[in-house]
Amino acid sequence: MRAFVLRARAAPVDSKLFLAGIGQEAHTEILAHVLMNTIFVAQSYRDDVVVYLVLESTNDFSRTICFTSNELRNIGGFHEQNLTAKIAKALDVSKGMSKEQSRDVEPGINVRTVSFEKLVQELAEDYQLYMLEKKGTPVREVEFAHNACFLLTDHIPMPKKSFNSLKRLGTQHINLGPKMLFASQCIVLIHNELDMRQ
Ligand SMILES: C[S@@+](CC[C@H](N)C(=O)[O-])C[C@H]1O[C@@H](n2cnc3c(N)ncnc32)[C@H](O)[C@@H]1O
Repeated sequence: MRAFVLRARAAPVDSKLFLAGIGQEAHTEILAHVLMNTIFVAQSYRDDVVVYLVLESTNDFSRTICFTSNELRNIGGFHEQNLTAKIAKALDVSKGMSKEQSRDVEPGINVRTVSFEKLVQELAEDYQLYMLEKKGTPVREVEFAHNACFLLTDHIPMPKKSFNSLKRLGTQHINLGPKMLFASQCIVLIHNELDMRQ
């Protein structure tokens, strides 16, 4: 299984603000691009991929929206408007949830009020964690675990204090080359690297 976590530090958990953030300072379109490149290939879904979008601009709790490729049914296309609408729907479903609750949105989509820190602690039980980072080990030198989970951020860097907790969870750092890429571009390269090794 491949898992991807996008820590979207600027993304609002209110669906109207989320949609209004497209092309604005919050750059919420990043979440649609990440969804598209984790889940879709031409004319199909990828098998065995899970993507977690963690939206952190909130007055109460982060929202973690999980898309599981094997369970998705008729998601309705890969264009940005459709994908942002799916995220907005999950945010609406999450209204009024208390801490660490979970609700199903539709087949293959679930929303939880769980923080990035708690999520990665859970994922570390089943996956080797890899953080995408310019100072990491070059990707072609990395031997990947069968269950690999890749951690990315939006345009706001990972806070320094997260580095220590990720280190305690055995997170490895991976570099994808000299250019600073979009999170969605990193995902394409990671998928390709793993596809080529299969
Ligand atoms: C647009 S970048 C984030 C930029 C952010 N201002 C920063 O300094 O980290 C989005 C994500 O892609 C990762 N990323 C971008 N280029 C990379 C590269 N060449 N190698 C590894 N990770 C990369 C970043 O670490 C981040 O998780």
